[in-house]
Amino acid sequence: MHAVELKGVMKRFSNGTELTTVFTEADLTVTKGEIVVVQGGCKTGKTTLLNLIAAMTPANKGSVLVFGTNLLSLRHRPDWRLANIAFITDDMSLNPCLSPLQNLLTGFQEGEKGYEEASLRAADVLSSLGISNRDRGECLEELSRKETFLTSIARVFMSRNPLVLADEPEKVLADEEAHSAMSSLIRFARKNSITVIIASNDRRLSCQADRTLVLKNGNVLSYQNKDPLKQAE
Ligand SMILES: Nc1ncnc2c1ncn2[C@@H]1O[C@H](COP(=O)(O)OP(=O)(O)OP(=O)(O)O)[C@@H](O)[C@H]1O
Repeated sequence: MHAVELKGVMKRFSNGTELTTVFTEADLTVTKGEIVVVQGGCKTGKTTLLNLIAAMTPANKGSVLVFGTNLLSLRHRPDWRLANIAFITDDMSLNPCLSPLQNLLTGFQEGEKGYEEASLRAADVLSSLGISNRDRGECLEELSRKETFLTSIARVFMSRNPLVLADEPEKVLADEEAHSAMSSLIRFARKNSITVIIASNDRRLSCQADRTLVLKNGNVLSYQNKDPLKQAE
């Protein structure tokens, strides 16, 4: 079973007078644990592709399967998303007065069931993403934008969802910071066999992915990267 499978997908939008065809007959297979970067010029359908995979918008023709489930057969989309998909966006919406650790533990009460496990998981995820022991306890206001961004990624990884979708989340950071933060994300996902699909035109990032998808003229072109692990070093 693949993580994602698109077969003959056509996607169109109509605004009443104009018809925009984003995909004509797109095919795509993403294997479990694969890291994929989606590139393409302006309005080529990067966001639409992620939305099709997240069952946020239906295909006009063809099928979209995620972990073997045909999205057309979904009964309750929010429940399915909650169990399967995590989104990384540039909206960090964290509490700046709390530390990275506290932000990750929001909703858990010390002493209550699940707190201990969540607390160990939070510390592990933050440390894997490169947030130091000391910084984990500092108020976010005192930390850099990159550390805040990494905390928002850590919060996403707390969910243990098997598929992570990211829509150009690094845009909020300066180039070098963005590159380093996204590299941490990729390393974490690789180590934990999480499937990640990132829309991003950062070429250095695509070198670290297993595969780059290029959206062009309504099609999805796929390019295997030769040595992504080496590029990530
Ligand atoms: N809900 C919608 N209703 C109408 N048209 C839409 C809708 N969503 C996307 N489109 C159109 O589909 C095309 C692809 O948009 P999309 O946002 O997927 O591309 P993108 O590559 O992510 O864009 P960007 O370059 O802004 O990152 C655009 O022409 C857009 O206007």
